[in-house]
Amino acid sequence: MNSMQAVGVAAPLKVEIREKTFRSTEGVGVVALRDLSFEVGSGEFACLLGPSGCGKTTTLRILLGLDRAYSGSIRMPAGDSHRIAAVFQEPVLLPWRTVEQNIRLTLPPSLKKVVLDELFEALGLSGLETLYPSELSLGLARRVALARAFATEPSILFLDEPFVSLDEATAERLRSLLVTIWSTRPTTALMVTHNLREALLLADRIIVLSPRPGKVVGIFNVGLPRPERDADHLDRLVRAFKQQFAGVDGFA
Ligand SMILES: Nc1ncnc2c1ncn2[C@@H]1O[C@H](COP(=O)(O)OP(=O)(O)OP(=O)(O)O)[C@@H](O)[C@H]1O
Repeated sequence: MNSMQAVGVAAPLKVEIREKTFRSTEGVGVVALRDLSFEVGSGEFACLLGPSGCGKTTTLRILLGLDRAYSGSIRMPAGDSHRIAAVFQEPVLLPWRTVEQNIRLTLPPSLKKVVLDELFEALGLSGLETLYPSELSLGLARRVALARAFATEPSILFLDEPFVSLDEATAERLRSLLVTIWSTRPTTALMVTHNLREALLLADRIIVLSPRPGKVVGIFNVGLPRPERDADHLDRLVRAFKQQFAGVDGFA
């Protein structure tokens, strides 16, 4: 039994998953999540951090309504738009549409005529609007996927490791573009990652999960304005994080 409902503008995203079990064809059960419960405040950027296989993607799939076979309840923040946007590891662009067409296709009727110049500019996509996905590097395709998500002005944005498989310099550039774009268009955001420095750079709060079955083992409040999160401060935050989670499986 599960339920999903939208609530008022300032309400947080509220997740209470009692259990999510996968069953093999032979009927063997794998409990992916048990008693997973957390909130993401309105306008907050939170990261779900946990070891490989702890159920991060499963949680996002449940939140996106792609998996309804769980017990528990989810309350979505309604926001102004009631819209949910997602950015996945794979940018998932239509190959026969240009960059701009890929972005415009997902816009709701009220935004169909919106001028996207500022968004393109902020994400370094100006001049690339007429290119096709096959002409883009993976890093550029990821920028298009980010642009598409922000263009819809969502009330909540889910991101599933959007910077994996990029070289570190490109990933750094994209993280900083995400900070810039999110700062000008703040929206409630939940990002899945297993990269601690990435979480410390981007998030207001890090929700730390145990190994499978995933449940919350603690919350880390980053508590430092994003512009101050340079390499030295990040080193300090990493130490503080490791101190808080010393002894927790997967975070030694
Ligand atoms: N369709 C499925 N059938 C059976 N087991 C599954 C299925 N999908 C996921 N699992 C199992 O559920 C657990 C959680 O998987 P999930 O992909 O959510 O983890 P994750 O934290 O996102 O991992 P990673 O960081 O490696 O991407 C894993 O043990 C995985 O093997």
